[in-house]
Amino acid sequence: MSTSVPLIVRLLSSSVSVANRAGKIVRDVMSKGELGIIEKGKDDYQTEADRSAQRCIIASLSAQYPKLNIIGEEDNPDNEGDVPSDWIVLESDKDVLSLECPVALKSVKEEDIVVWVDPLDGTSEYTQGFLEHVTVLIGISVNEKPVAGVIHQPYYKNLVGSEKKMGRTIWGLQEVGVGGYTPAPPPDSLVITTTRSHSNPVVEQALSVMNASQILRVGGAGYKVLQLLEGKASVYVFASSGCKKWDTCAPEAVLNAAGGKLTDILGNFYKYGASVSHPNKTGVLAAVNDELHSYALSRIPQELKEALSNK
Ligand SMILES: Nc1ncnc2c1ncn2[C@@H]1O[C@H](COP(=O)(O)O)[C@@H](O)[C@H]1OP(=O)(O)O
Ligand SMILES: [Mg+2]
Ligand SMILES: [Mg+2]
Ligand SMILES: [Mg+2]
Repeated sequence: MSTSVPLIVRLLSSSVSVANRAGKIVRDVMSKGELGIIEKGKDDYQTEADRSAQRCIIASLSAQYPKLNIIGEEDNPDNEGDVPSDWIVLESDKDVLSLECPVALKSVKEEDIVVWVDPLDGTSEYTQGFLEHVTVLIGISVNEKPVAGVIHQPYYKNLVGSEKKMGRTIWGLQEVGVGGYTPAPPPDSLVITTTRSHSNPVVEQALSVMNASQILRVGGAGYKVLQLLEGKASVYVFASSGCKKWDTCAPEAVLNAAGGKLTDILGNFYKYGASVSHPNKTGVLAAVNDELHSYALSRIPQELKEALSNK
């Protein structure tokens, strides 16, 4: 690997490769059938796939970039110890490696970067068999802003020639763009995507004021942003706490690179520095463009915004 390639581009290309490996781990745990489910809290689960995929990602990135600050969802995976050697991925995606680095990111150093890792987004859906909703998320932030990210979908069915290939990896880089999927414009009418496993009365109130023609209820922050990118939904609304920085960093970076916008329900951006608190207390509001984002924001009643910000 050439070291003349700027760090951000190298790190993004490494993240694409390691996300592919983590996705294979996610599939392998499911095929074996021993999910090893642990209940971390109410409606909050962890499986062997979450633990193993995180170990693979963190071991692989820290082996190559030792000064990175990497924050993963699963603290203290209970099976610490040596990471199997075939989980350490040192390759990097050649296409991403050849991207032109934006001028503003050319001199970024490892110490300036915080990487947010959600080894398996959509754990509830994974345990319930909604496998298409599952993603692996690696978000790269600089100066508290998400600048690059990877959304890997392990159960996406690809046809390469006549051969079926599992999984796809979508990446985004600030000012450069996105890759790994076929972009599509938003639907003609307002289609909202939201949670299927973490709803409550406030979440429902925020949906009811949107005047949507259709509401899609799916798992995972990564999958919902994929629905925006692929023109299956116009806006992602989640008026509740529950998502954390690792849920939104990669999706926000990819969405930004595609011209979209992700904020909280009040319209404020989240920050992704190393010392921020992890919960996204004031929810998620995302859209493929500014116009749809402004529309959705304008529909949220003031009392709902206040109720969320005072929690
Ligand atoms: N109440 C909650 N408890 C734990 N995780 C949550 C909660 N709400 C949201 N999340 C995380 O945010 C993601 C998006 O939320 P939702 O699927 O409900 O729209 C979930 O897949 C889950 O990520 P993860 O599966 O990585 O723990
Ligand atoms: Mg979780
Ligand atoms: Mg998640
Ligand atoms: Mg997770």
